[in-house]
Amino acid sequence: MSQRVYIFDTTLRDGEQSPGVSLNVPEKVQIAKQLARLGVDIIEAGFPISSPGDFESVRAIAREVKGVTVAGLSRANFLDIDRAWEALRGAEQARIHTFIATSDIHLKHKLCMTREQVLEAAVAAVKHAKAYTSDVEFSAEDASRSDFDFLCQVLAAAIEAGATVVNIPDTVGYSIPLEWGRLINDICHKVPGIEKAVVSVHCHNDLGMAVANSLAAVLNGARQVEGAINGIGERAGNAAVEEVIMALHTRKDQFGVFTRAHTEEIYRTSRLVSALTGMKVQANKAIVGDNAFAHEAGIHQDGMLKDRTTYEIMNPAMIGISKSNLVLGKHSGRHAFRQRLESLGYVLSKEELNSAFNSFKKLSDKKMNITSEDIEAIIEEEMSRLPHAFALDYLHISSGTAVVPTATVGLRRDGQLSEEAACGNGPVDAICKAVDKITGINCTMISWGINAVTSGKDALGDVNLKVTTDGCKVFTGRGISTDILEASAKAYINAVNKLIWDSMHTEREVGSEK
Ligand SMILES: CC(=O)SCCNC(=O)CCNC(=O)[C@H](O)C(C)(C)COP(=O)(O)OP(=O)(O)OC[C@H]1O[C@@H](n2cnc3c(N)ncnc32)[C@H](O)[C@@H]1OP(=O)(O)O
Ligand SMILES: CC(C)C(=O)C(=O)O
Repeated sequence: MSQRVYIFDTTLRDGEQSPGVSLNVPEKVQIAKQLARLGVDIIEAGFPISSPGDFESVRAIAREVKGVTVAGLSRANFLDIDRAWEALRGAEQARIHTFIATSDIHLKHKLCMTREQVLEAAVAAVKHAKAYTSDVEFSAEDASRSDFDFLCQVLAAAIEAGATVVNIPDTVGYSIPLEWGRLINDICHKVPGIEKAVVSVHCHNDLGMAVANSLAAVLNGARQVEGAINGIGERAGNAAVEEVIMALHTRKDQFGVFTRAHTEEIYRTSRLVSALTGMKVQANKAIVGDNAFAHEAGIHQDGMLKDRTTYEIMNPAMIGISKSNLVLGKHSGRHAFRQRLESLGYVLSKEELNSAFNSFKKLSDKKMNITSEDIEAIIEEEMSRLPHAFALDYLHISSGTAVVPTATVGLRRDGQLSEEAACGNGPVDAICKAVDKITGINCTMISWGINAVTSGKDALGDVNLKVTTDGCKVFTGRGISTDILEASAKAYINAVNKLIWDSMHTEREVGSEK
């Protein structure tokens, strides 16, 4: 038996049957092109007789999308099949997919047909389709609730009539994996002529088992799996194509089969389908959900930082997701917190880390998502508590059109007040020079900018600046005040405190290496 599993994507047909979803022709073509990039084998582009729009979509995809089989659905009647072929004829490889239900429930209540009539219609439909293309798929709708012997009889007759793929749908998502696997196994062994056709499954998700059933089918001989991206489709949807692909790929030790899918295109495809259908992907959805590669628990984050494989069975890059995401929140621990600090340029001692971590935990009880800005605010608060930090006590400025700008500054450090005065090119320059005299550190200001935090006459000025002493290490400072000179002084002192703090830590690190 071949080890290749064909992926039949029905996002544009069964997927579009999701209540509330309607895709236009360009949108369908866009998705089909992306599905081709993903490397699915068959794109079911639509149900051509169902509407002029669906007909046009199938026709456009058949003409424009290459390197993939394009399928169109038809009921088991000639009109549907003729219309399907009309839409499909421009395709590089075209498949007519014809179906009729085989369960007594459907025969009695929906089709109002006898078993003999269904058998006859199935054979006639396959033969009619076969006159157009060698690639004909026959589906026995509601197979899971059909009488087994009758199901086998119809499948055998369809193969005899020329069907190259026989699809076994669990139309209403009724089956469970063990039972479904057995059914597929029985079909593979008992249907006369089955070796001439590819056995396919099409599972719905009413009991949340569409993917599990599809995989059980593969273990039992199915070599085509039908599904939709993000698992969209009728009611609770279809088997999620991305989950099937990744399960077969990740557990090839168990399945021993392969697909030709380019897994790195999965995420992009999922996003596109979600955006164009308007169907959001739930955060905890396997493979493509926002949380599929996100970790918030401290123990997990610690494991991830030590080795990704502790808590990830797939590499996100394999799915087209750039990297795993360590989310800082109330369940996070010190390892992840320290890593975020380091990525922001802060190296803390054990005591400082503990103190900052406590502040972080308090904040995370109140705030769901802790951003890098929150972390910086925590660290700045920590630094302001440092014994050697400078704090502005007072500021006096003399400035105008006819005077040399002069600043007198008072800074407190460990409770001690130091005062200095200096002249400068402007009032901000004078403030910086006065501060430098007190700290004994000569900084060069690289940039200075101001934003209004609020509007009106009493707007708060938010000054952001950058300083350096050696041209290599740059320290940012921020100060807020209604007086922009006071905001500038606070920002400058903030940057200088960071510089001092950094040099203390560098010394300590060098010391600890000795
Ligand atoms: C399990 C699945 O997902 S199957 C695909 C389901 N998808 C869709 O139905 C979406 C597109 N459908 C449509 O646009 C419309 O239903 C159409 C255009 C196909 C048909 O519309 P209408 O002609 O108005 O018929 P309507 O949908 O109301 O009823 C379906 C008819 O098809 C018959 N029918 C259903 N399945 C089949 C079949 N596989 N083969 C032959 N006839 C069938 C029904 O018995 C019914 O026949 P009746 O009119 O003699 O009672
Ligand atoms: C047409 C068939 C394959 C179908 O969609 C189903 O049975 O769910």
